[in-house]
Formats: sequence, structure tokens, C-alpha cells
Amino acid sequence: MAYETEKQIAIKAALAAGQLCERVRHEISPEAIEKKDRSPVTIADFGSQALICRELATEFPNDPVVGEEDAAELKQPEMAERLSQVADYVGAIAPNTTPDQVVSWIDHGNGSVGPRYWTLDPIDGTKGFLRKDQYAVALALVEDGEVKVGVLVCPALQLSAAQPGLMFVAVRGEGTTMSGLDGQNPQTIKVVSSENDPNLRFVESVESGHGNQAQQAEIAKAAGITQDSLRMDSQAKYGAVASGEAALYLRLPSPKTPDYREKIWDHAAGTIVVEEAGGRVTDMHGKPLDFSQGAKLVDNQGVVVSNGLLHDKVIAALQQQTS
Ligand SMILES: Nc1ncnc2c1ncn2[C@@H]1O[C@H](COP(=O)(O)OS(=O)(=O)O)[C@@H](OP(=O)(O)O)[C@H]1O
Ligand SMILES: [Mg+2]
Repeated sequence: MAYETEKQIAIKAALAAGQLCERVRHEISPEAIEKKDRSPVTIADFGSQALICRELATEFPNDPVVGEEDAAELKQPEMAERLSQVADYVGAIAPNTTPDQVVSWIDHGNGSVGPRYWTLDPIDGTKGFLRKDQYAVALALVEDGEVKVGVLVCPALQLSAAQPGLMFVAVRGEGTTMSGLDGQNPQTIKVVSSENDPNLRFVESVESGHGNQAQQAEIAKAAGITQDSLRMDSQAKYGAVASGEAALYLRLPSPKTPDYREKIWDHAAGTIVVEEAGGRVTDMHGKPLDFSQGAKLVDNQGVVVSNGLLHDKVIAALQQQTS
């Protein structure tokens, strides 16, 4: 099967990272460190990126990794204690890890977009992670601008499962599966196949500043969705659409940040998870997401994720609003 090695390595690395994040979250109520763009980062974000990059650097030494974090702040002398905490958590999974190794693995994730690259969000939804809500470890392989493999580990997501902890895995042309975090018995999943059901739901961000919740409600209504939204942090929202829990995920530009461009690591894994489950992903103008341009989706604005059946209706409603 195509991309079998890549898929297995991505699963192994993302599950180990998810385990590290859960240990941090249960053991120490992590503090947020503020990044230059004022968004939060924690020792779990750094540990997750270090573990995954370590695995990718070993298995695919020629593949660049475009990850969300870098080790610049962690290298500052006043961060020595935090760095050694990260090394301890990584060391529980990769024995004898040193702080220097942690720094070099994290910085392995500062590669550039090329003909073949990995993109990584070590914790997507850091705000959700800090609130003890949803978050995801998101890893994807992109070739020639198209996502080929995607893994989403969502340790706090339950949906209809017996206990929290779900993993979504997709390979181009081979469908999407969902399993628990032991990876056993993966089930093929499909988007919801109805467009007129009164029970259809839509998902959106918890953080009001990451979208336009008023406009999202109007567009969902125009597409025939009468239920209130389900607010969920991170690419867990893509998992909700892929598994049929929701029919639509809307992410329209916030009026406060109209020029914001989405980051590739916030969408690559989720995109293939939904597409391979039979759904559709475009920007708000109906254009496919272009993962070949760099770390940002510079040619796209907003994101519309649907079960496919609702998609044209949503794009038409958006066009009507702006015409
Ligand atoms: N202004 C604006 N508009 C749109 N998106 C933004 C914006 N600012 C940040 N971000 C990105 O949102 C990522 C978090 O995704 P979600 O909004 O789905 O989750 S959450 O509800 O915020 O937790 C978050 O990813 P993480 O940094 O990994 O948490 C950001 O990359
Ligand atoms: Mg992140």
C-alpha cells in the first residue's frame, strides 16, 4: 500500500506525542509561556515537537519538517529549568534525552515547504489544552502541494466512543479510519450523507477571535442547519466532520484580524482526514487549500469543511453575502 511506512511512523510518533501531552496535562497543570505573536506555548508543545521531529529525522532524514514551534526562547538561560523539564518528559519515552538534543530536535521542525515535506502542529488548540478542553497533535505529509498522509491524535475527544482519546488516520486514495489511542481495530469512517436532516450540526472554534461566529451562524442557517453550533478547539473539528458527528465546519475571518492567513499545520492533517471520509475542504471562496506556498495559506481566506453535499450551498451563501 502507498505510503505505508510514512503512515506507520506518523502514527507511532503522534501517539507518543499525545502520551507526553496527557502526562503533562495530568501531572503539572502546565503554565503558558507567551510567544512573540502573544499566543501561548507550553512545555508539552515543545516536548511533542521534539519527539515527533526526532522520529522523522531518524526515519526520513531528507524530508523537511515545517512545525509550529522553534527553540529560540527555550534556549535562553532563564528557561533552563523549563528546558530540563521538557527533556525529562521526552526522556520518559526516549531514554537518556539531553536538553541539547531537545533543542536540536525542536529546531529540526523549522524546515521549509518543498516538493515533499511534513507539517506538524505539536499541540493544535493550545488554548483548549490549557482549559482542559479539546486539542490535537496534527501531523501530515505533503507532496507536490497535496496532502498524502494525515494523522490527528485527539486525546480528549470522545464522540460516540466508550472513553476519551481518538485517532484519525488518512492516506490519499485509501480512506480515513478512526480508532482509540491504542490504535487497535481502526474503523473506516464516512461523513454524514444527508443534507436536509434537522439534526445536522456545525462545528466552529471555541475562541471567538479565531473566526466570525455571527457570520458562521448565518451561513450555517442558509445551508439548512438549524441546530446551534458545537464549539470545539483544534482540528478535532475535522474529526467531528469526518466521522459524521457534524456536517460542516466554518472558519470565516474574524473582523478583528481580516488579513489573517491560516497556517498549514492547522489544516493539512484535518483536510485529508475529511476528504478521504468523503467530505470537501476549500477556502471561503470555494478554492482548494494550496499547501505549496509556504507556512501560510497565502492564497486562501477562511476555511469551509463539509460533508460535500452542503458545500456548494455554503459557498453560494457566502458569495451572496459579499456581492
Ligand atoms: N486570528 C486568527 N484567526 C484564525 N485562526 C487563528 C487566529 N489566531 C490564531 N489562530 C490559530 O487557531 C489555532 C487554534 O485553532 P482553533 O481556533 O480551532 O482552536 S481554539 O478554539 O483556538 O483552541 C491556533 O493554533 P495553535 O497555536 O496550535 O493553538 C492558531 O494557529
Ligand atoms: Mg500549536
